Amino acid sequence: MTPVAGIDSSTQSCKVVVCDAESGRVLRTGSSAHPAGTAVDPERWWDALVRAVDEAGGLDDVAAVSVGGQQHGMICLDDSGRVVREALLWNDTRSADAATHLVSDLGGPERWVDEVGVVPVAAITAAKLRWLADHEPHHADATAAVCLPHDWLTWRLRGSSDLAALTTDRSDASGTGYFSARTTTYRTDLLELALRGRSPHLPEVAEPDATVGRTASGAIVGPGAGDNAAAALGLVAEPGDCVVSLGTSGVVSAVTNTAPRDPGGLVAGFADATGRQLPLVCTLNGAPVLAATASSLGVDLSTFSELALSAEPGAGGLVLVPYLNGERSPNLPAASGSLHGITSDNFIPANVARAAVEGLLCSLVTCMEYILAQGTAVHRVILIGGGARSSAVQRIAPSLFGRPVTVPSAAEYVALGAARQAAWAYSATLPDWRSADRAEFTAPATPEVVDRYRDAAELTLTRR
Ligand SMILES: Nc1ncnc2c1ncn2[C@@H]1O[C@H](COP(=O)(O)OP(=O)(O)O)[C@@H](O)[C@H]1O
Ligand SMILES: O=C(CO)[C@@H](O)[C@H](O)COP(=O)(O)O
Repeated sequence: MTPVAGIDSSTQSCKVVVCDAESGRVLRTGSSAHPAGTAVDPERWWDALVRAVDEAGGLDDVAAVSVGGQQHGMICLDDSGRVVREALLWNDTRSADAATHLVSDLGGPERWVDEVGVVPVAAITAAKLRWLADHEPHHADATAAVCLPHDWLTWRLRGSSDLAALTTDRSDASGTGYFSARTTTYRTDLLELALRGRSPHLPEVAEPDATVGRTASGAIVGPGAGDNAAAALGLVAEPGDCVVSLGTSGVVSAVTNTAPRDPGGLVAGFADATGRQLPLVCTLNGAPVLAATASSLGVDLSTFSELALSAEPGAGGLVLVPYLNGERSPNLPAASGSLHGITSDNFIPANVARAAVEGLLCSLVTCMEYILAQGTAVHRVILIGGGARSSAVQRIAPSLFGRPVTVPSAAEYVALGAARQAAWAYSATLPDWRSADRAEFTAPATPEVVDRYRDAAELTLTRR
């Protein structure tokens, strides 16, 4: 048996799995929390990685390791390899105006879709760089290289401090706004447009099964991937599968052979981690919507789930629009959430809990509809991420998606996908880690609940 490791450096924590390279059987795991906030010193991510790796029994015996990471985060390095400022995360919305200006500087959304398949919003790295150029020009001047969270952690795992040795992969590069998933090329002209003429060094884009270096103990280091592409790899997702992730973000994505084209900017034309495409719609409000509602009701997550399941579909008429942190899909960075349809009869904890679950899922149903509108076939919905552990989410989801929903056995699919990539780099063959260990949920469709949500979402306050 040959152990390989996968690391998921996500928004809230770092998770590590050590697996058997041949079967994918999980041998050991570890995790460690990340600091809260949308601007974080990457050293804290490294600290969490070290703690999580220790908890998972270390990497001394593994043959290979890869890192999956939260996408888009802007890490600026000076010419000696030091971090110039805290990283700005995907969910930091200070770059919202910068995104609007950047889109119009190239000639509008159509141009961005034609050039890179992505229309920058606050989340996209290029918009963060434009913000940096306009608000912290001294930091922009000091930036000799720009990379993403998984690039930086991969570089650190290899013990490197040489900017020329930075690597990334096609999936994460495609979330920057200066890389085309269609042509697999950087667009340094767009990087310069974002940074008002500055052109820092960019990581080399490694092949999906490449060895980009070695750890101190000699393990192969794979190229890594963006977290959503790593999850698709861990799930062995194929065309026809629609992956819905309830992490800090809500994400709907699908593996396809053709790139999407959405001038509306909601469906991002990202790449997967095997050479295909990964059209993706991402919200700013995922599983934390459930935790926030549970906390406002003064209950834990398990009681919250029971409460939600004790209410009727439609929550007695309550509709929760979950834009608690502003929203990215639709692009309303200054929006706030709302609770509609309150009467003196229906305003009870069970209905509020149900409305939160339904509102969160309906926002992702509308995201899936944008993917479907690209001509992408969806045969089954696969639910993953921390929020997929909620029994209320599992049981209510099929009625809103209007399809059976598969919930794979509780596993860290981003870390598993990274481990599968590591096994690929080690053995030169992508192992088939398909698992039958999953639960299927069905329920009668309730399209009227989704319709009512759509009406309520139209009434959102878009300014705080
Ligand atoms: N049983 C549950 N019910 C509802 N939410 C849950 C449950 N278990 C975990 N979560 C939520 O999942 C989130 C963490 O999920 P995770 O996929 O690890 O996020 P991320 O990848 O963004 O770090 C937290 O917001 C947590 O509250
Ligand atoms: O911004 C995106 C995708 O475009 C997010 O999916 C981030 O990649 C964060 O993921 P989680 O930590 O919520 O899983």
